[in-house]
Parts: sequence; C-alpha cells; structure tokens
Amino acid sequence: MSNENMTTPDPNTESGSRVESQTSPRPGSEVVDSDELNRPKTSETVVSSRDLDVFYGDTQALQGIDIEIPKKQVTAMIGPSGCGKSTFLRCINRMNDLIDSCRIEGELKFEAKNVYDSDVDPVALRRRIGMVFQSPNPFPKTIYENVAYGLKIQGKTENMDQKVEDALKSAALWDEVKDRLDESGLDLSGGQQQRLCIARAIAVDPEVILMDEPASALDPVATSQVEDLISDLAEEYTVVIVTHNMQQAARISDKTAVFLTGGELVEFDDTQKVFENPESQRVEDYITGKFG
Ligand SMILES: Nc1ncnc2c1ncn2[C@@H]1O[C@H](COP(=O)(O)OP(=O)(O)OP(=O)(O)O)[C@@H](O)[C@H]1O
Repeated sequence: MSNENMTTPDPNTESGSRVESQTSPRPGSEVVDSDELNRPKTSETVVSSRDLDVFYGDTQALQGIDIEIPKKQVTAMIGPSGCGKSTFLRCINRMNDLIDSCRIEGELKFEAKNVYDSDVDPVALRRRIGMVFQSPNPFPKTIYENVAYGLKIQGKTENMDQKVEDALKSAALWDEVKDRLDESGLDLSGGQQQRLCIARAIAVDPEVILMDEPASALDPVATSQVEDLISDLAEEYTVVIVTHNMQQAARISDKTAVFLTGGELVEFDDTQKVFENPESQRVEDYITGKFG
C-alpha cells in the first residue's frame, strides 16, 4: 500500500457501521483453532499497550487498555458500535494523529518502542504497519500501478514486475488479473478491489496489517475469499482485524479482544476460549446476543 493511502483515512471507516444481528448457532460453534489454521502458536508479542487511554476532546473512547498482540497470528477486535475498536486499531499506526481532538495517554509499543515517542516518524511507522479499510479504495490507476505505487515511493524499483506479481499472488488475485494488469483497478469487482488493496498493502512488505472491517462491504463469496486470504496472510504477517461479525472473528482469528461500551477491553484470550467459555458474564451476554 502506498504511504499516501496508509496515511489517508477512508471516510468509510467512520460511517456505515452496524452491528450484525445475532444468528444461531452461537458464534463459538464456528471457532477454528490455530492448529486447524496451520499456524504455530507463538508467544512473541509484536504490539502491546499498557494503561492506554484515548480521548476525543473531553470524551474518553478507550480506558486503560492492556493488551499483547502476538506475532504472525490474527487478532480480532469485536464489540458493540462505539466501544472503541477502530480507535484502538488507529492508535497502532498513529492514524489518530490526523484527528485534532484525539489525545493519547499511556503506552503503546510496536516491538520494543513506544510508537508515541517524539522520535518516531509516523510515516515510517506506517510503512511497517499497513492498513486496509472497510471500503475498497484502489487508486484510479492500473492494477499494476496500484501495487507498484508504494514500492516506487520507497524507491524499491528493482525487480518491480516480480514484486507486483508476488504481492498479487499473496493476495490471491494474480490468476484473475495477470492478463489485465494494464486495466484500471476501479474496473475490478468489489472483492477483487479489496484484494488489490491488500496486495498494495503487502507489496511494501509491512510487518503488521491492520484491517478495519475489510469484508463488510463485500458479498458473501467475496467475503469468504477475503477471509481465506486473511488466514493465509498470518503465515507471514501479524494481522489485527476489527469486525462486527462475530462469526467471522470466530472463523479466522487466533485471539479475540472484546471491547464493551465505555471503551473497556473486557476480555482478551484465545478465540476458542472467548467464544466457548468466556471469563466475563458481560462477554457471554454479548456474544450470545443478549445485548449489543
Ligand atoms: N474523530 C472522532 N471525533 C470524535 N469522537 C470520535 C471520533 N472517532 C470516534 N469517536 C468516538 O469514540 C468512540 C469510539 O469510536 P470508535 O469508532 O473507535 O468505535 P468502534 O467500536 O470502532 O465503533 P463502530 O463499531 O461503530 O465502528 C465513539 O464514542 C465515537 O463516537
């Protein structure tokens, strides 16, 4: 993904939000454990926060968030509308810097470094922590140029064709577009456009990919393709995904963080544990659809 895109919030991340209605069976019935996802468990933490508070003006959006996000796994953030999921996601690569009223207290580390230290360059940070938004937002350029753009910005132009091909293959899009690389990215279907945006994000070889409801604008077939892709991506990258869809969190994530109203992180654990045997009654009530 280009730096421009990574630093430009898509307005759609802030709008059109909805909580998917609960359907039977309970989301936990679809939990797939990490072994089935073919991901070895790692205890290495890549992103962590300690006592993180976030305010928009006088309104507190997140309260005292402590979390340790493991490397090369999928971590899902779920919870009712307005509980602060997107706010937390945007803290990780400092997208909230773009919001004047936003103030952050506490610690948020990427690897060993507090990302809010004064010597951290947010643009450089966003090269290592890419982002994919709710609505696919390809540039009005060719498919090839969409993927090559970030590489060009970074001056990584050697073996460009191969890098573009590799990114499109990693995004499970190559076979569908290899004969039309010179066509506009905007001519692709919605699901293809979202995979193109994922290819754009991974072309610059980030370590973490943040995804804010990446499938919510897609039809069921495209959603399923993107879900499969997210699972595959975790072999190479750390993925943090915000989703309103609890079944989706249960299907594709290793870890689940449940935020509840008031900006509290109420539970964070293995996805299977959260959906099948949560510690908190409030989480149990939320995932069984008693509120939210
Ligand atoms: N730019 C902003 N300015 C002021 N308040 C904001 C801003 N963005 C979010 N908020 C407020 O912060 C709180 C958390 O919002 P956030 O978007 O992080 O929640 P969310 O859980 O992602 O919600 P949703 O699921 O509806 O997308 C909400 O009360 C919201 O109104």
